[in-house]
Amino acid sequence: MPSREEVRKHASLESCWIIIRDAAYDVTSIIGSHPGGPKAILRYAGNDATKAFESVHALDTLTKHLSPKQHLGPVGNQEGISGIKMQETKSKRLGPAAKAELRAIISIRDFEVAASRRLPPRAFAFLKAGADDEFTAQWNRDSWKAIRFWPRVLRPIESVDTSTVILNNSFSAPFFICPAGGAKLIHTEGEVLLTKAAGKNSILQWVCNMSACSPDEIVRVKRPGQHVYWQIYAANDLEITKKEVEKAILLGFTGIALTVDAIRAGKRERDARAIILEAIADDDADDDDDDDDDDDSFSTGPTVQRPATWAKFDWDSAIKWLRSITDLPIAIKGIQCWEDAELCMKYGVHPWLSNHAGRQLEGAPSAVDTLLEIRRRCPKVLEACEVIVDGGVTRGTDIVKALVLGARAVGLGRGLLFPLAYGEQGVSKAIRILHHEVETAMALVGVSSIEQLSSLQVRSYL
Ligand code: HEM
Ligand SMILES: Cc1cc2nc3c(=O)[nH]c(=O)nc-3n(C[C@H](O)[C@H](O)[C@H](O)COP(=O)(O)O)c2cc1C
Repeated sequence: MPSREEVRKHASLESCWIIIRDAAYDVTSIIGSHPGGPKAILRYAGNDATKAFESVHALDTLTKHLSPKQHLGPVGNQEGISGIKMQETKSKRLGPAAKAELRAIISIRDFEVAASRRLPPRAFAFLKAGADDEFTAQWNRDSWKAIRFWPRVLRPIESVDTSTVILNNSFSAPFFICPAGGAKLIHTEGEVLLTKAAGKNSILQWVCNMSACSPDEIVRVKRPGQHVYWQIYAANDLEITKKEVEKAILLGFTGIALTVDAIRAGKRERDARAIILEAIADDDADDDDDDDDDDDSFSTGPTVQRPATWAKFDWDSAIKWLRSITDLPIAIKGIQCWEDAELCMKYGVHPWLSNHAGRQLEGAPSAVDTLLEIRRRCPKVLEACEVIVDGGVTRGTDIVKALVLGARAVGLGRGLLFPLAYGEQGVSKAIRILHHEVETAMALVGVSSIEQLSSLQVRSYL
């Protein structure tokens, strides 16, 4: 991540960097061919050109005319993980331009659009990527639209209470922050900012063991009485994961999830393409003596890699192993059919209906699909367990629909990661937006508390 001081050193025809919206760009190669003339750019060499640039150009000019290599990343002082340039850490406060952008954001989808402009292209690609053609990722979003409410009217509703209990602990809302690695691609402070925003708004954060912030750092910033839960992948060396879980419990994490839908990474082409293109751009000295038969770029792994996962678990051994470590509530994350939800019930754990944001198996069912199947085939699960869902949630109405269908809690991955491009303030605003939308939806369907949602019906077009 270049500092402003470093950018200032590149102020000549030979090496010309400029800053636009708090990010630096190497524009040396376009000076000579710039349609507005070289002087227009050179006047701002080494400096902030935001105002002059934006008065003439659309923001996508930069993506269209500069290679990923020329996007130098947000101006700051630290290098990010995976070689990707990061958000500035020093300034806790947003600059005036970012503040204005944040003011203009009024929905979760707005945050995605803003993040696509604000983040380095490779970081955005990592977050956004789904498996293969990304139709499962898209289906996750679309399937919420295939559910319609049957609202009740003329019910006196003076205020709406969105608070609920998720795995024994109370929260202000039924939605939560999903476990997700890669928060440091968005902001150098990463997950701790999610913890702060979750604490401030009294919602649940489910932290992952792939998080770039340690559990100690998370616990350090959490508020008194704030509950955070811990998610694991079981590593090939189970002892290591066991120690991790024990440590998390000692630190005060009060719920556990085991993710089971990712024994290997899905084929995330958007992410792989960004990695490959960056490597090609960096590889100026390619002498082309590689044997094309050896080119296996199609199997490029994701930007954030994780160690190999223990793939030998079956239901008995997995639950026995977990129960040998803890009595805390356990969720099994990545349940994708009613039969496995029924097994969760049998084993006394909670089914977390998720297809990992459509990043694993293309063609996997959405949480809505699985929830509907559970209602048809094994509705007892909804009484015996707390059913958790996630995938494609961007609206308060999605959350309320999930609850009417019988879910207890609804997770958001990208929906609360993209706002991190605006730091803790961004995440807090996203949570407030969702809160407002949930409250509005509840009033409009005719309920004033979460418990009353179970008395409602919805119509499914799936
Ligand atoms: C340092 C800030 C910059 C200033 C002040 C500036 C100014 C200008 C001006 C005055 C024009 C002519 C507009 C017209 O004919 O109506 C222009 C055109 C253009 N500039 Fe820049 N420019 C800047 C940076 C850049 C950068 C960094 C790029 C590419 C990455 C770029 C790409 C273009 C292109 C493609 C056009 C043609 C018109 C268009 O497609 O927008 N400019 N610029
Ligand atoms: C960038 C990213 C990283 C993720 N990392 C993890 C992870 O480490 N562990 C996990 O169980 N799920 C992970 N997930 C999946 C989320 O927990 C969640 O299931 C999913 O994001 C929900 O879908 P949504 O992003 O459409 O809201 C990740 C998702 C994304 C987008």
